[in-house]
Amino acid sequence: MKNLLGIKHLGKDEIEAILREAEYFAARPNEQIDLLQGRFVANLFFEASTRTRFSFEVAEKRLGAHVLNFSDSSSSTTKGETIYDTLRTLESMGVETAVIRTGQNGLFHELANEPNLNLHLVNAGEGTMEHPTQCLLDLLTMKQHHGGIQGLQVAIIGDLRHSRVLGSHLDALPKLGAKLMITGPDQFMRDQTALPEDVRVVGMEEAIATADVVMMLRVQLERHTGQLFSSKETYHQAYGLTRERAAMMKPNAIIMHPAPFNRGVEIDGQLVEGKQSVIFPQVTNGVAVRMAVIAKLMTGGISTWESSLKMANC
Ligand SMILES: N[C@@H](CC(=O)O)C(=O)O
Ligand SMILES: NC(=O)OP(=O)(O)O
Repeated sequence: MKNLLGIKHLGKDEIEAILREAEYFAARPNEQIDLLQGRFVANLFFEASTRTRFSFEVAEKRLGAHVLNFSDSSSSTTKGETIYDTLRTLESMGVETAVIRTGQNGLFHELANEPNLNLHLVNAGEGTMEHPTQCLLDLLTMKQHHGGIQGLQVAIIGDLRHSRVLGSHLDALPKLGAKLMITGPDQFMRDQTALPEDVRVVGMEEAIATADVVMMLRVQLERHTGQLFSSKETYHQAYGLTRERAAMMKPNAIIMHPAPFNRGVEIDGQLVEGKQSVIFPQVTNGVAVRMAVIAKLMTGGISTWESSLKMANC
Protein backbone atom coordinates (compact mmCIF):
# COMPACT_ATOMS: atom_id res chain seq x y z
CA MET A 1 0.00 0.00 0.00
CA LYS A 2 1.54 3.34 -1.04
CA ASN A 3 -1.34 5.72 -0.19
CA LEU A 4 -4.63 5.76 1.66
CA LEU A 5 -6.78 7.63 -0.84
CA GLY A 6 -10.19 6.23 0.05
CA ILE A 7 -12.03 3.10 1.15
CA LYS A 8 -13.07 2.46 -2.45
CA HIS A 9 -9.42 1.69 -3.23
CA LEU A 10 -9.20 -1.00 -0.53
CA GLY A 11 -10.28 -4.61 -0.76
CA LYS A 12 -12.07 -6.40 2.09
CA ASP A 13 -8.80 -8.14 3.06
CA GLU A 14 -6.92 -4.86 3.22
CA ILE A 15 -9.59 -3.25 5.43
CA GLU A 16 -9.53 -6.27 7.74
CA ALA A 17 -5.73 -6.20 7.88
CA ILE A 18 -5.73 -2.53 8.92
CA LEU A 19 -8.35 -3.25 11.58
CA ARG A 20 -6.25 -6.13 12.97
CA GLU A 21 -3.20 -3.87 13.16
CA ALA A 22 -5.31 -1.15 14.79
CA GLU A 23 -6.39 -3.70 17.41
CA TYR A 24 -2.71 -4.29 18.18
CA PHE A 25 -2.22 -0.57 18.89
CA ALA A 26 -5.57 -0.24 20.71
CA ALA A 27 -4.47 -2.99 23.10
CA ARG A 28 -1.37 -0.90 23.97
CA PRO A 29 -2.82 2.54 24.83
CA ASN A 30 -0.25 5.24 25.51
CA GLU A 31 2.65 2.92 24.65
CA GLN A 32 5.48 4.39 22.62
CA ILE A 33 6.15 2.07 19.65
CA ASP A 34 9.03 3.66 17.75
CA LEU A 35 8.61 2.19 14.29
CA LEU A 36 9.29 5.55 12.63
CA GLN A 37 12.13 6.95 14.67
CA GLY A 38 13.81 9.87 12.88
CA ARG A 39 11.36 9.89 9.93
CA PHE A 40 9.28 12.91 8.92
CA VAL A 41 5.52 13.16 8.48
CA ALA A 42 3.61 16.36 7.61
CA ASN A 43 -0.03 17.16 8.41
CA LEU A 44 -1.67 19.61 6.02
CA PHE A 45 -5.18 20.64 6.99
CA PHE A 46 -6.87 23.01 4.54
CA GLU A 47 -10.18 22.65 6.43
CA ALA A 48 -11.01 22.89 10.14
CA SER A 49 -10.40 19.82 12.30
CA THR A 50 -9.91 18.90 15.94
CA ARG A 51 -10.08 15.08 16.25
CA THR A 52 -8.49 14.05 12.99
CA ARG A 53 -5.65 16.56 13.15
CA PHE A 54 -4.69 15.86 16.75
CA SER A 55 -5.18 12.11 16.61
CA PHE A 56 -2.90 11.91 13.55
CA GLU A 57 -0.34 13.93 15.46
CA VAL A 58 -0.64 11.73 18.56
CA ALA A 59 -0.42 8.61 16.37
CA GLU A 60 2.66 9.86 14.51
CA LYS A 61 4.40 10.85 17.76
CA ARG A 62 3.59 7.51 19.38
CA LEU A 63 5.28 5.88 16.39
CA GLY A 64 8.36 8.03 16.99
CA ALA A 65 8.08 10.19 13.85
CA HIS A 66 9.06 13.84 13.61
CA VAL A 67 5.81 15.71 12.95
CA LEU A 68 5.49 18.89 10.88
CA ASN A 69 2.21 20.77 11.12
CA PHE A 70 1.49 22.92 8.12
CA SER A 71 -0.53 26.08 8.55
CA ASP A 72 -2.41 27.08 5.42
CA SER A 73 -2.77 30.76 6.33
CA SER A 74 0.95 31.31 7.04
CA SER A 75 2.28 29.15 4.20
CA SER A 76 3.27 30.07 0.66
CA THR A 77 -0.10 28.79 -0.59
CA THR A 78 -1.19 32.37 0.24
CA LYS A 79 1.28 33.47 -2.50
CA GLY A 80 -0.34 31.14 -5.00
CA GLU A 81 1.76 28.00 -4.50
CA THR A 82 -0.26 24.91 -5.40
CA ILE A 83 -0.74 21.86 -3.16
CA TYR A 84 1.28 19.81 -5.64
CA ASP A 85 4.23 22.24 -5.44
CA THR A 86 3.91 22.38 -1.66
CA LEU A 87 4.14 18.59 -1.50
CA ARG A 88 7.11 18.45 -3.89
CA THR A 89 8.79 21.01 -1.63
CA LEU A 90 8.17 18.97 1.52
CA GLU A 91 9.32 15.81 -0.24
CA SER A 92 12.55 17.56 -1.27
CA MET A 93 13.28 18.12 2.43
CA GLY A 94 12.84 14.46 3.29
CA VAL A 95 9.19 14.36 4.37
CA GLU A 96 7.91 10.86 3.55
CA THR A 97 4.18 11.09 4.29
CA ALA A 98 1.61 13.84 3.87
CA VAL A 99 -1.69 13.66 5.73
CA ILE A 100 -4.09 16.02 3.96
CA ARG A 101 -7.58 17.38 4.66
CA THR A 102 -9.14 19.29 1.80
CA GLY A 103 -12.47 20.70 0.71
CA GLN A 104 -11.61 19.89 -2.90
CA ASN A 105 -13.37 16.79 -4.29
CA GLY A 106 -11.02 14.80 -6.52
CA LEU A 107 -7.75 16.23 -5.13
CA PHE A 108 -6.41 12.81 -4.10
CA HIS A 109 -7.11 11.31 -7.51
CA GLU A 110 -5.16 14.17 -9.10
CA LEU A 111 -2.22 13.93 -6.70
CA ALA A 112 -1.99 10.15 -6.94
CA ASN A 113 -1.60 10.49 -10.71
CA GLU A 114 1.33 12.90 -10.46
CA PRO A 115 4.33 10.86 -11.68
CA ASN A 116 6.91 12.96 -9.82
CA LEU A 117 5.22 12.83 -6.43
CA ASN A 118 6.64 10.03 -4.33
CA LEU A 119 5.51 10.67 -0.79
CA HIS A 120 2.75 8.64 0.84
CA LEU A 121 -0.61 10.42 0.72
CA VAL A 122 -3.23 9.97 3.43
CA ASN A 123 -6.77 11.24 3.00
CA ALA A 124 -7.86 12.93 6.25
CA GLY A 125 -11.20 14.08 4.76
CA GLU A 126 -11.89 15.07 1.16
CA GLY A 127 -14.78 17.43 0.36
CA THR A 128 -18.05 15.48 0.33
CA MET A 129 -16.38 12.33 -0.97
CA GLU A 130 -14.50 10.27 1.60
CA HIS A 131 -13.10 10.23 5.12
CA PRO A 132 -11.42 6.83 5.18
CA THR A 133 -9.70 6.92 8.58
CA GLN A 134 -12.98 8.00 10.22
CA CYS A 135 -14.65 5.05 8.55
CA LEU A 136 -11.92 2.65 9.75
CA LEU A 137 -12.17 3.87 13.34
CA ASP A 138 -15.94 3.49 13.17
CA LEU A 139 -15.50 -0.10 11.94
CA LEU A 140 -13.06 -0.85 14.75
CA THR A 141 -15.56 0.53 17.29
CA MET A 142 -18.41 -1.57 15.82
CA LYS A 143 -16.20 -4.67 15.89
CA GLN A 144 -15.22 -4.11 19.53
CA HIS A 145 -18.86 -3.81 20.60
CA HIS A 146 -20.52 -6.42 18.45
CA GLY A 147 -17.66 -8.87 17.89
CA GLY A 148 -17.66 -8.39 14.09
CA ILE A 149 -19.14 -6.42 11.21
CA GLN A 150 -20.66 -9.19 9.07
CA GLY A 151 -24.48 -9.18 9.39
CA LEU A 152 -24.68 -5.98 11.51
CA GLN A 153 -27.62 -3.66 10.84
CA VAL A 154 -26.22 -0.14 10.63
CA ALA A 155 -28.42 2.97 10.37
CA ILE A 156 -26.82 6.24 9.25
CA ILE A 157 -29.06 9.24 9.81
CA GLY A 158 -28.95 12.93 8.93
CA ASP A 159 -27.23 15.07 6.33
CA LEU A 160 -26.48 12.20 3.97
CA ARG A 161 -25.82 14.31 0.91
CA HIS A 162 -22.92 16.31 2.34
CA SER A 163 -21.28 13.64 4.51
CA ARG A 164 -17.91 12.26 3.45
CA VAL A 165 -18.15 9.86 6.40
CA LEU A 166 -21.19 8.30 4.71
CA GLY A 167 -19.24 8.39 1.42
CA SER A 168 -16.70 5.97 2.90
CA HIS A 169 -19.26 3.80 4.70
CA LEU A 170 -21.31 3.32 1.53
CA ASP A 171 -18.34 1.39 0.27
CA ALA A 172 -16.99 -0.22 3.45
CA LEU A 173 -20.10 -1.60 5.13
CA PRO A 174 -21.45 -3.61 2.16
CA LYS A 175 -17.89 -4.86 1.47
CA LEU A 176 -17.70 -6.24 5.01
CA GLY A 177 -21.16 -7.81 4.88
CA ALA A 178 -23.07 -5.29 7.05
CA LYS A 179 -26.61 -4.19 6.14
CA LEU A 180 -26.77 -0.42 5.70
CA MET A 181 -29.94 1.66 6.12
CA ILE A 182 -29.96 5.42 5.61
CA THR A 183 -32.52 8.05 6.48
CA GLY A 184 -32.78 11.82 6.60
CA PRO A 185 -34.78 14.74 5.21
CA ASP A 186 -35.45 14.76 1.46
CA GLN A 187 -33.23 17.80 0.92
CA PHE A 188 -30.29 15.87 2.44
CA MET A 189 -30.89 12.64 0.51
CA ARG A 190 -28.19 11.21 -1.76
CA ASP A 191 -28.86 10.48 -5.39
CA GLN A 192 -30.61 7.14 -4.93
CA THR A 193 -29.61 5.89 -8.37
CA ALA A 194 -25.96 6.10 -7.29
CA LEU A 195 -26.39 4.10 -4.07
CA PRO A 196 -24.94 0.58 -3.84
CA GLU A 197 -27.62 -2.06 -4.50
CA ASP A 198 -28.00 -3.35 -0.93
CA VAL A 199 -28.33 0.02 0.78
CA ARG A 200 -31.93 0.67 1.89
CA VAL A 201 -33.59 4.05 2.36
CA VAL A 202 -35.94 3.67 5.35
CA GLY A 203 -37.98 5.81 7.78
CA MET A 204 -36.66 7.07 11.14
CA GLU A 205 -38.65 4.57 13.23
CA GLU A 206 -37.43 1.52 11.32
CA ALA A 207 -33.83 2.77 11.33
CA ILE A 208 -33.77 3.33 15.07
CA ALA A 209 -35.73 0.30 16.20
CA THR A 210 -33.92 -2.29 14.05
CA ALA A 211 -30.30 -1.09 14.01
CA ASP A 212 -27.37 -2.55 15.95
CA VAL A 213 -25.54 0.70 15.26
CA VAL A 214 -27.27 4.10 15.12
CA MET A 215 -24.88 6.62 13.58
CA MET A 216 -26.00 10.25 13.64
CA LEU A 217 -24.48 12.80 11.24
CA ARG A 218 -24.02 16.50 11.81
CA VAL A 219 -25.91 18.94 9.59
CA GLN A 220 -23.02 20.20 7.42
CA LEU A 221 -24.11 23.85 7.24
CA GLU A 222 -20.70 24.88 5.86
CA ARG A 223 -21.36 22.82 2.71
CA HIS A 224 -24.93 23.99 2.06
CA THR A 225 -25.52 26.28 -0.86
CA GLY A 226 -28.88 27.89 -0.09
CA GLN A 227 -31.37 27.45 2.72
CA LEU A 228 -31.70 23.69 3.37
CA PHE A 229 -32.27 23.87 7.12
CA SER A 230 -35.14 25.68 8.85
CA SER A 231 -34.47 25.54 12.60
CA LYS A 232 -32.59 23.42 15.16
CA GLU A 233 -35.80 22.59 17.01
CA THR A 234 -37.72 21.46 13.92
CA TYR A 235 -34.78 19.35 12.77
CA HIS A 236 -34.32 17.81 16.23
CA GLN A 237 -37.99 16.81 16.42
CA ALA A 238 -38.10 15.36 12.92
CA TYR A 239 -34.65 13.79 12.45
CA GLY A 240 -32.77 14.07 15.73
CA LEU A 241 -31.96 11.23 18.11
CA THR A 242 -34.29 12.36 20.89
CA ARG A 243 -34.54 10.52 24.23
CA GLU A 244 -37.93 9.15 23.11
CA ARG A 245 -36.40 7.69 19.96
CA ALA A 246 -33.37 6.36 21.81
CA ALA A 247 -35.76 4.45 24.11
CA MET A 248 -36.87 2.49 21.02
CA MET A 249 -33.32 1.24 20.30
CA LYS A 250 -32.36 -2.40 20.82
CA PRO A 251 -30.79 -2.78 24.29
CA ASN A 252 -27.44 -3.83 22.79
CA ALA A 253 -27.39 -1.19 20.04
CA ILE A 254 -24.76 1.54 20.15
CA ILE A 255 -24.95 5.25 19.33
CA MET A 256 -22.15 6.61 17.14
CA HIS A 257 -21.31 10.04 15.76
CA PRO A 258 -18.16 11.06 13.89
CA ALA A 259 -18.31 14.44 15.69
CA PRO A 260 -18.21 17.33 16.13
CA PHE A 261 -21.82 16.94 17.33
CA ASN A 262 -24.34 19.67 17.91
CA ARG A 263 -26.17 18.80 21.12
CA GLY A 264 -29.90 19.38 20.77
CA VAL A 265 -29.80 19.31 16.95
CA GLU A 266 -29.02 15.84 15.53
CA ILE A 267 -28.65 14.33 19.01
CA ASP A 268 -30.05 15.01 22.46
CA GLY A 269 -27.29 16.44 24.67
CA GLN A 270 -27.65 13.77 27.39
CA LEU A 271 -27.41 10.87 24.95
CA VAL A 272 -23.89 11.91 23.89
CA GLU A 273 -22.51 10.52 27.15
CA GLY A 274 -25.35 8.06 27.82
CA LYS A 275 -24.79 4.35 28.39
CA GLN A 276 -25.33 3.32 24.78
CA SER A 277 -23.02 5.98 23.36
CA VAL A 278 -19.55 5.07 22.07
CA ILE A 279 -18.81 8.55 20.75
CA PHE A 280 -15.74 9.17 22.92
CA PRO A 281 -14.40 5.60 22.49
CA GLN A 282 -14.56 6.35 18.72
CA VAL A 283 -12.13 9.21 19.34
CA THR A 284 -9.83 6.90 21.33
CA ASN A 285 -9.88 4.38 18.47
CA GLY A 286 -8.90 7.16 16.06
CA VAL A 287 -5.37 7.10 17.44
CA ALA A 288 -4.96 3.33 17.04
CA VAL A 289 -6.38 3.34 13.51
CA ARG A 290 -4.16 6.22 12.43
CA MET A 291 -1.11 4.50 13.93
CA ALA A 292 -2.03 1.39 11.94
CA VAL A 293 -2.46 3.33 8.68
CA ILE A 294 0.78 5.35 8.99
CA ALA A 295 2.77 2.29 10.09
CA LYS A 296 1.38 0.23 7.20
CA LEU A 297 2.29 2.84 4.60
CA MET A 298 5.75 3.61 5.95
CA THR A 299 6.94 0.21 7.23
CA GLY A 300 4.61 -2.42 5.79
CA GLY A 301 2.82 -2.66 9.15
CA ILE A 302 3.31 -4.17 12.54
CA SER A 303 3.46 -7.77 11.29
CA THR A 304 6.29 -6.94 8.86
CA TRP A 305 8.07 -5.04 11.63
CA GLU A 306 7.72 -7.92 14.11
CA SER A 307 9.05 -10.47 11.63
CA SER A 308 12.04 -8.26 10.78
CA LEU A 309 12.77 -7.98 14.54
CA LYS A 310 12.65 -11.77 14.85
CA MET A 311 15.04 -12.14 11.87
CA ALA A 312 17.41 -9.60 13.41
CA ASN A 313 17.41 -11.51 16.70
CA CYS A 314 18.15 -14.89 15.05
N1 LIG B 1 -15.59 15.62 11.25
C1 LIG B 1 -16.26 14.88 10.21
C2 LIG B 1 -17.75 14.95 10.36
C3 LIG B 1 -18.30 16.34 10.47
O1 LIG B 1 -17.57 17.32 10.40
O2 LIG B 1 -19.52 16.43 10.65
C4 LIG B 1 -15.78 15.36 8.86
O3 LIG B 1 -14.84 16.13 8.80
O4 LIG B 1 -16.33 14.94 7.88
N1 LIG C 1 -14.58 13.40 12.97
C1 LIG C 1 -13.77 14.35 12.49
O1 LIG C 1 -13.21 14.25 11.39
O2 LIG C 1 -13.59 15.40 13.35
P1 LIG C 1 -12.74 16.71 12.99
O3 LIG C 1 -13.44 17.38 11.83
O4 LIG C 1 -12.75 17.51 14.24
O5 LIG C 1 -11.37 16.25 12.59
